[in-house]
Amino acid sequence: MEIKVCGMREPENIRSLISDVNPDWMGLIFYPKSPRYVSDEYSESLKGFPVRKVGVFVNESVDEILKKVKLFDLFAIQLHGKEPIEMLAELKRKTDTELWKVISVANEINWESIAGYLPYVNKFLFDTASPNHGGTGRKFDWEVLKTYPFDKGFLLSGGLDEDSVGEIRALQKEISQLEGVDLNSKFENAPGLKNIERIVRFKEKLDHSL
Ligand SMILES: O=C(O)c1ccccc1NCC(=O)[C@H](O)[C@H](O)COP(=O)(O)O
Repeated sequence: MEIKVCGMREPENIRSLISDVNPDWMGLIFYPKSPRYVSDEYSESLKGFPVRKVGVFVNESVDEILKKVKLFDLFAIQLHGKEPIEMLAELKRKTDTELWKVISVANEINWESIAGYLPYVNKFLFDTASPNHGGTGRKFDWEVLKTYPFDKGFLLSGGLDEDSVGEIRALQKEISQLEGVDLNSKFENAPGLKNIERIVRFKEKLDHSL
């Protein structure tokens, strides 16, 4: 199972994350209202790390997203707001960078309403709905994923912590499209500063639960 650690920005913290956890992806949040916001001033200090960077955007313009792709050398664009299908089509025409669409879950999911994203996205990511868009530290009811009708892989997100491992593995047994998990606020000492030991423990637990 793949691991994305989101909300990173401090170089020393990133160095420890890579050496101790070696995650599949690291998320940088480009939403100015987030307490984990990564401004352009971080761009120099975030260069050269051997990890795939995912840029998290909320209702941002295509031009601004493409600027960040270049400046931060992003591997994937995670669209975490109400981005319409046409915007993903435009991004797909303009960049080879992977596109991930976040589906914010409140209650039921209308699968038909998200099917239109399929030709454009590399992954979906399911997260807990909130007015702040993400980083809530709260889980949604994973039962709604059990009717997931597509082949496309997805990441599970929203309030995951060490205690979630058993349920994550159980869900993966039922839904093979669940490819990975996205970790954030439950692993923080402060917003934007991760507790690496806690992530190491999560990963060990995940590896031993196979
Ligand atoms: O984390 C934020 O501050 C944030 C704010 C606005 C949009 C997205 C944000 N985070 C993106 C992520 O992918 C988080 O990992 C995801 O929301 C889960 O966070 P958490 O519930 O804290 O585990």
